[in-house]
Amino acid sequence: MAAGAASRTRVKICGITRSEDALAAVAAGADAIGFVFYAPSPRAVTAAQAAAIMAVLPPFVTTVGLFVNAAVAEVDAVLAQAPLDLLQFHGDEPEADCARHGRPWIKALRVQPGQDVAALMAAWPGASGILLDAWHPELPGGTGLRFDWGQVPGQGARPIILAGGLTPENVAEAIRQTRPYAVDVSGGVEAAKGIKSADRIQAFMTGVHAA
Ligand SMILES: O=C(O)c1ccccc1NCC(=O)[C@H](O)[C@H](O)COP(=O)(O)O
Repeated sequence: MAAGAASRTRVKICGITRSEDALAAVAAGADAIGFVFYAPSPRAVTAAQAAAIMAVLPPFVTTVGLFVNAAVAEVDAVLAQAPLDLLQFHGDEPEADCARHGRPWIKALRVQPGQDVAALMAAWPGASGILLDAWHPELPGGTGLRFDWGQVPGQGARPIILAGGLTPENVAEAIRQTRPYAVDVSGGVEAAKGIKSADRIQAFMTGVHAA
């Protein structure tokens, strides 16, 4: 476990497009919610849509914005409307660009079989955390696919966020096997793409607590 033995696994519910889904995630105990600013995604939102959802959140909920190879100016334009707490970069953005927005950021790595994940993580010293996700030839994220959890490095200083194909049914085993700092889920708690299920969010949190 990356954090102290007494610490719990934190949870991000990603791909939020509706206020009711954000509030359901918070009510279930999620620590963070994610907004996708990548137009080809069925979960994409505009900065205005994200800002409207952020406006109804209670305190102490981390808001995360996801980008895929967006220009620095594009990210800053989103932040001008929706002052997100944390940024998550899923593309090939250079570290220097990730660090230019005056807030913490996490780097998403898409893990392929046989890769040395610890070595990949070392290339991002400025990231406040590393999100490990499944690899897909076309999709940069939100694939619903999992990768080999055996590739997740053991205890270390860097907070690892486990993502990719997590569901209420497998999240307890995923946590037991990898002991991540946090888990991240999108498709596994949906009724349809971009539409979260409050019941599946609650079931996911139950699985997290059972780990
Ligand atoms: O969710 C998307 O549609 C998406 C599109 C493009 C880049 C990133 C995207 N999601 C990022 C996430 O952090 C997802 O939660 C993560 O990839 C896991 O998704 P899932 O396998 O559906 O739980």
